[in-house]
Amino acid sequence: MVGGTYVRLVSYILAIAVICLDQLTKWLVVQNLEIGDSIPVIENFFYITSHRNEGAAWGILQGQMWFFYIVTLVVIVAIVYYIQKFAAKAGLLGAALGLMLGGAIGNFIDRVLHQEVVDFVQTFIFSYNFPIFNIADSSLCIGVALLFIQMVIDSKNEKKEGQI
Ligand SMILES: CCC[C@@H]1OC(=O)[C@@H](C)C[C@H](C)CCCCC(=O)CCC[C@@H](CC)/C=C/C=C(\COC)CC[C@@H](O)[C@@H](O)C[C@H](O)CNC1=O
Repeated sequence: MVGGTYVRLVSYILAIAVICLDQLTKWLVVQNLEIGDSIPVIENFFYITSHRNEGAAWGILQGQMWFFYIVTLVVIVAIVYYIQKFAAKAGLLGAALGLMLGGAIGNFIDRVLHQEVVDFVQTFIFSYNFPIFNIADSSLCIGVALLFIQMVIDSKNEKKEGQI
């Protein structure tokens, strides 16, 4: 029981850290850059560009805030349920859920307060202009990736146990 509580705490602390970092970086961008301003960090690869998105990834569903509120609340409830129920299982799960929770709440705050999300990380991956994103998006994607890795590890372990 103690172990589970500790892992749960790590998930929530991680989520809070992501939310603080996400909101701080967005605040700094809004305070110091006009929309469209771009600061090259690594020429032709990484820029800090002030951008707003009223949609989801790749700007889909522009302005559909109610849809985003509902989906985000479902995502948040599902993540908290999984943290409460499964985070006792150590490994990557606690970190994955914490990162996803922080990312979801980070963008949710923007949508509720401003009906748009502040984006500023602009990268050109192999000269493809990847959509401009933010810390919350990165945290969500890293969380999804860690969740996937944990699932692959679990399935391999189950196969091994099955063979013994
Ligand atoms: C990361 C999910 C997007 C994030 O979802 C959220 O908030 C969640 C909690 C709530 C949404 C309403 C529902 C999920 C929609 C799923 C989705 O969209 C498919 C995603 C696939 C994913 C593969 C894993 C691609 C990733 C892309 C990007 C992230 O690159 C690092 C580009 C981000 C830029 O387009 C940027 O303008 C987006 C803006 O910041 C608003 N962000 C959101 O809507």
